[in-house]
Amino acid sequence: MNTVFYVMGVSGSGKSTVGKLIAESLEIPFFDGDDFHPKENIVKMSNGMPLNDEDRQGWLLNLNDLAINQLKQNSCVIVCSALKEKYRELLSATIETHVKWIHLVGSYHQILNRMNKRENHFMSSNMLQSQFDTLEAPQYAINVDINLKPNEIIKHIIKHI
Ligand SMILES: Nc1ncnc2c1ncn2[C@@H]1O[C@H](COP(=O)(O)OP(=O)(O)OP(=O)(O)O)[C@@H](O)[C@H]1O
Ligand SMILES: O=C(O)[C@H](O)[C@@H](O)[C@H](O)[C@H](O)CO
Repeated sequence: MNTVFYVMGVSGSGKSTVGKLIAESLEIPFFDGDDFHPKENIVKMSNGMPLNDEDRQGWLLNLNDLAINQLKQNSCVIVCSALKEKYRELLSATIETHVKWIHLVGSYHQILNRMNKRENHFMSSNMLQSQFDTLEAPQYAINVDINLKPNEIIKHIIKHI
């Protein structure tokens, strides 16, 4: 059965890094949700302002469309913060049985540290607290400890999907 693997979690938790490796390992297409934000969202985040529900709505609907279209052909990996339950409902609308959630879990301090070392990224670590404040951990997900090395994370995920 074709599956959409949504790799979710707060900013800086490693979604892009891990998502690309899962896609490589399963030999399926990879999509980074950040590439689908409208320009206004990127400008807003670049100016240090967290997105609200309204800002995220159209973006989430577009990712849902992407997932539906991809499923017609293949499985795929889509990276998206997917912080709230209602966002995950939008992302999985009409394809619920084809969706698997992979949640990258880490502490505020560990992620802050990684974000502060990361260069050339529009998302400043000043917004990390708002990401944690917004996060509603999913009930059904493969939870991954981001303390592990990327290759160990992939092994864990492959074992559990
Ligand atoms: N398991 C890991 N171990 C060590 N460093 C990691 C790990 N995963 C990711 N990193 C590093 O942490 C930083 C954040 O990772 P990445 O950009 O993949 O996160 P992200 O969740 O996609 O971020 P954003 O949502 O802000 O785009 C990067 O510098 C990346 O190289
Ligand atoms: O829902 C959100 O607030 C956004 O998706 C952010 O999480 C960023 O796009 C991403 O993390 C880039 O750093």
